[in-house]
Amino acid sequence: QTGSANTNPSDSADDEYITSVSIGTPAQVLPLDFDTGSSDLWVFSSETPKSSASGHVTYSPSKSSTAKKLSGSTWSIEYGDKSSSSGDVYTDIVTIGGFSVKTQAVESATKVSTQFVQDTVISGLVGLGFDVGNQVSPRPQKTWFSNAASSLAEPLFTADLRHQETGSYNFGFIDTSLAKGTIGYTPADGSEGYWGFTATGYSVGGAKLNRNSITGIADTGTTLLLLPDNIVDAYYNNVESAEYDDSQEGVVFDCSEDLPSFSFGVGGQTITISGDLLNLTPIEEGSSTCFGGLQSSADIGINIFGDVALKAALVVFDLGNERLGWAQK
Ligand SMILES: CSC[C@H](NC(=O)[C@H](Cc1ccccc1)OC(=O)N1CCC(N)CC1)C(=O)N[C@@H](CC1CCCCC1)[C@@H](O)COc1ccncc1
Repeated sequence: QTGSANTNPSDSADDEYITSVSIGTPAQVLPLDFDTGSSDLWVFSSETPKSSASGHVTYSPSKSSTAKKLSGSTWSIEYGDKSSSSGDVYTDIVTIGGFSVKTQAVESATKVSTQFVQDTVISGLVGLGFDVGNQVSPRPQKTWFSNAASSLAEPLFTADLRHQETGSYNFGFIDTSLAKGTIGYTPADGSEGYWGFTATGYSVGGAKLNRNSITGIADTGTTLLLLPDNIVDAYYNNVESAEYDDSQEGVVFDCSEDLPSFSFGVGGQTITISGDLLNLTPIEEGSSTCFGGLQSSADIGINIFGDVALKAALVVFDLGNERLGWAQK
């Protein structure tokens, strides 16, 4: 068995990717953000304060004949951008891309932080990280993918995120036609709940890859490519107008700049992110100053290969073999 779901950028900056998910009987369809950087499936619901839920699609367990309260269970989560949410837990049927998990923990939000209230394009997250990262207590719950894995043709999923285009999350199979290059595999470390891996080097423009281990995570829920300062500096030294903008908390430059590409080595392959994928978006509507897709990971403490990097590749999240596959797109 397999599943295949389309995913779309939330806005002109490809800030988030939105995928439709069916929950309950009859199906309640919610737009959710698939996040390989966390391990909880949580939704805006009938239990979310009305003022917070306004503008969001919500899940009502009381309207689902297959919903069951997981009594005594609660959850609370904080993300890298300091956004947070918490609540209680139901189980229900969750269908993604035509594949159904009968008894999936659906975490219902009774509290959401301001960022979520304002981010009306999504009604919650589907965590696709490792189960060890789940935040339900007293008994942690499995992710949708973990529950699905044993019934899928292969215990893996792929992410094909695209710039201003519809992409896909495929479950249980690899559509190699989505990639130009060969898929290179490298071990995945799930001990922290993330899809951790080590890139073997990087280069700016068409230069030859150097040998410089970069350990980080493959994270569909993070917009940017966040790497150490020395690499960020090496890149922006090639961009005449680049400067650090305190208010934007990042490197900005003239939108008219012709940005160099950025490449990294992984699994014996070289993934090259084109310059235009690194020129994210004007800092404000109509501004001629643009915000960089590559920024520093210094104050996060972890390197994150987020959507800016993932857009250049077909990425295979292979749970069965505890490995990550990367192919140039
Ligand atoms: C340093 S992880 C920062 C990252 N959040 C981002 O990437 C947000 C995403 C966003 C949110 C709302 C609108 C637009 C974009 O976007 C930005 O922060 N930016 C994009 C726009 C840009 N102008 C400023 C920077 C993050 O917490 N991800 C988590 C999932 C995320 C949570 C918020 C909702 C969307 C999904 C997750 O995978 C990683 O969790 C952790 C990473 C490291 N330790 C702990 C947790």
